[in-house]
Amino acid sequence: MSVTVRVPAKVNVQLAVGGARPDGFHDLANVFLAVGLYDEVTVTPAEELRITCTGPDAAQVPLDRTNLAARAALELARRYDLDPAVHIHIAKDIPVAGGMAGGSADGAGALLACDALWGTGASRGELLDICAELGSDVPFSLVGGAALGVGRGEQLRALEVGGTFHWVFAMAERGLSTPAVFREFDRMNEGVRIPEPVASQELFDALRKGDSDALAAAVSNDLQPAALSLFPALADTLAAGRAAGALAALVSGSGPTTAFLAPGAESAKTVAEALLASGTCRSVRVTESPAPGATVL
Ligand SMILES: C[C@](O)(CO)[C@H](O)COP(=O)(O)OP(=O)(O)OC[C@H]1O[C@@H](n2ccc(N)nc2=O)[C@H](O)[C@@H]1O
Ligand SMILES: Nc1ncnc2c1ncn2[C@@H]1O[C@H](COP(=O)(O)OP(=O)(O)OP(=O)(O)O)[C@@H](O)[C@H]1O
Repeated sequence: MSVTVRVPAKVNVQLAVGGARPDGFHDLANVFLAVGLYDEVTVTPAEELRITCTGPDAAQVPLDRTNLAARAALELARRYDLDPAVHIHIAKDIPVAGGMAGGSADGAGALLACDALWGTGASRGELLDICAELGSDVPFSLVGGAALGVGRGEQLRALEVGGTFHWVFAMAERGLSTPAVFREFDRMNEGVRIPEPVASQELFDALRKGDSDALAAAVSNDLQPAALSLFPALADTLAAGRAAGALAALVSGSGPTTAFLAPGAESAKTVAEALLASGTCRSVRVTESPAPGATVL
């Protein structure tokens, strides 16, 4: 018997970053939006815990116990005194090290799949606690839709979304490490008093109304200058998308994937074609939001 779970990627439509905390993390006002790019995680009973991965970026995915999917299975098994002997297969469509929470998606997916396979009866609250232990983005991968994340991004409040948003994502030639981008943020802000991160009411209103123009006016990413400092060529990708008619162009989370909000499905295709033709990215994807969270298929 196997269980397969489908889990979405995310884009951060607001990422307000506070100063570094004593534990090394940063307080955030992090507005997550799940988008329709998915990984599928399948768990099957096996002799021992092992991981396989397929997909365009599979070679960059660790297949040992550092993989967030393995860590999720091990933590759930530990809590319920179960044998974590499962084969976890990840069919990976979310770009790796792209700022779209691909590893987090696999962590949430493996957790939900193992929970269903083993019938632990864990509450939603307990699953969310395990997700938060695995990483700041992992709880959102479980819930999907749209949510405000505070603390280090793991404390979620669901947000209403009143329409469909059309996105183009441009994948970069190489990845960026999330800790390195936060370190660069700290370096660039040395000596500066960083205000408390505050979520934007205009952004919430835009999401609730499903208003793309209003959303475009409200998006922001405090990590963008740090990502651009480490990867200056991303500025060319952002400019190419804007020139092709994107309403907004921003770095997705810690990058280096760039996100472009389009007024509709047709214009999204136009932006995608222009981005590819510009030669400023490796590949492009067109998709919509919001998308549901981790779902057993
Ligand atoms: C950039 C975002 O993707 C935006 O959603 C997240 O903030 C990062 O979430 P994530 O990849 O799940 O991050 P974690 O695995 O929790 O942390 C990785 C590293 O990112 C940095 N980090 C992460 C979250 C946070 N609020 N402050 C941080 O400074 C820390 O250096 C941490 O060691
Ligand atoms: N299941 C997994 N899939 C991909 N990477 C993983 C996984 N588990 C652990 N990793 C490690 O995590 C690193 C970051 O990969 P990931 O794809 O999660 O980045 P990301 O999308 O930038 O994350 P985020 O947006 O949450 O900051 C990889 O370089 C890899 O070493």
